[in-house]
Amino acid sequence: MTQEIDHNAIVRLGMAYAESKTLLSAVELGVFTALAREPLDWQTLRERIGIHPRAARDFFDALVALRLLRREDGRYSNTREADLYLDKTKKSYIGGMLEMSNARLYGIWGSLSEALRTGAPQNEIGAREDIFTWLSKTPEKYREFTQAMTGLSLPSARALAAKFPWDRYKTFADVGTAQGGLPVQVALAHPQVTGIGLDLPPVQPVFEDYVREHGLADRLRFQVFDLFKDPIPKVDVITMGHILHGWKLADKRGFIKKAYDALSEGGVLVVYDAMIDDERRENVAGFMMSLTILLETPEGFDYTSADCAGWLREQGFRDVRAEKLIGSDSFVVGVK
Ligand SMILES: C[S@@+](CC[C@H](N)C(=O)[O-])C[C@H]1O[C@@H](n2cnc3c(N)ncnc32)[C@H](O)[C@@H]1O
Repeated sequence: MTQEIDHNAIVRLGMAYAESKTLLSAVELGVFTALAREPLDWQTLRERIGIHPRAARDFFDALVALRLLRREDGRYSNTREADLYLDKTKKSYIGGMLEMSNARLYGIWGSLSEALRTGAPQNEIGAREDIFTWLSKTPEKYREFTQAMTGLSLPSARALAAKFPWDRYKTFADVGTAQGGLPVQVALAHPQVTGIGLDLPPVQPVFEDYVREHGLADRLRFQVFDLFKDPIPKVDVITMGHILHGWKLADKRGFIKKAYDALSEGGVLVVYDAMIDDERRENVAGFMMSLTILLETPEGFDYTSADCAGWLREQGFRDVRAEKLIGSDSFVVGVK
């Protein structure tokens, strides 16, 4: 009987790291950026990105089989998606997250069993200090981290700029803004809005460079801010993207209370994250994010939209609603 049941899905999942690493190496080696300039035959592409001839054709054809490249008359080119999202020279590049996956997360995930046994993070920092304190010591690493966040969050930032009724509001503050991926998308789509990016001191130059590149320095500014010490400035809308999952429940509640205290009557809190579906059965990416947070932080965890809506109601928010954003992200909105 068991022979009639297809085993392929299990084997493919068990070997999924091989496909994943093929993509991560292609980003690292600049395959998509090289091909965005012009289609190339395998020898020229191999020389451009500096790889050995032995497996070059298999590597490029694997990318064809993975639907990331096309091959016509012996010349390789990017698929539409790869060209838009994986060419480093385009503003739509989301490879920052893949670069961080390649450089850090891929190795860290090798210690998942240990993290599950002990409950302790398995990154290069361990439980000694918070990842952001560690990143603060190396500005270049912090910059790479914030770029990875933009890669992760750009589709959600665009979706939130489109789905939330920004036309009713004038001011907003983005808590833990990183490079400013969300503020930039909101400001681009809604000319009446001005915003503040709130984050730790090392993020300021990274935010200001990114905002300047988008020509928005007159409407978006940075404010040095520590979630554990400082009040959130008075604004109409407060956003928190991929923030709550990084900390323990008491901190999550504390951050929501901080937002409530900062808002005036009618003000709005918007929380978005890779929220787990309420039935806890479907959103694989939400669970993978929560396991990443296990590996990266001492006490963080991901949560469902219903959990988040409950925390907002506990703090006094009304008209709380949850909505799908894009991909694995959802958002929860509450009004003071
Ligand atoms: C996971 S990233 C999310 C970035 C961005 N909101 C997004 O959705 O892509 C978390 C952000 O929180 C910031 N952060 C960490 N600890 C903080 C603290 N104590 N106070 C303020 N921001 C903090 C980090 O610098 C980082 O930019």
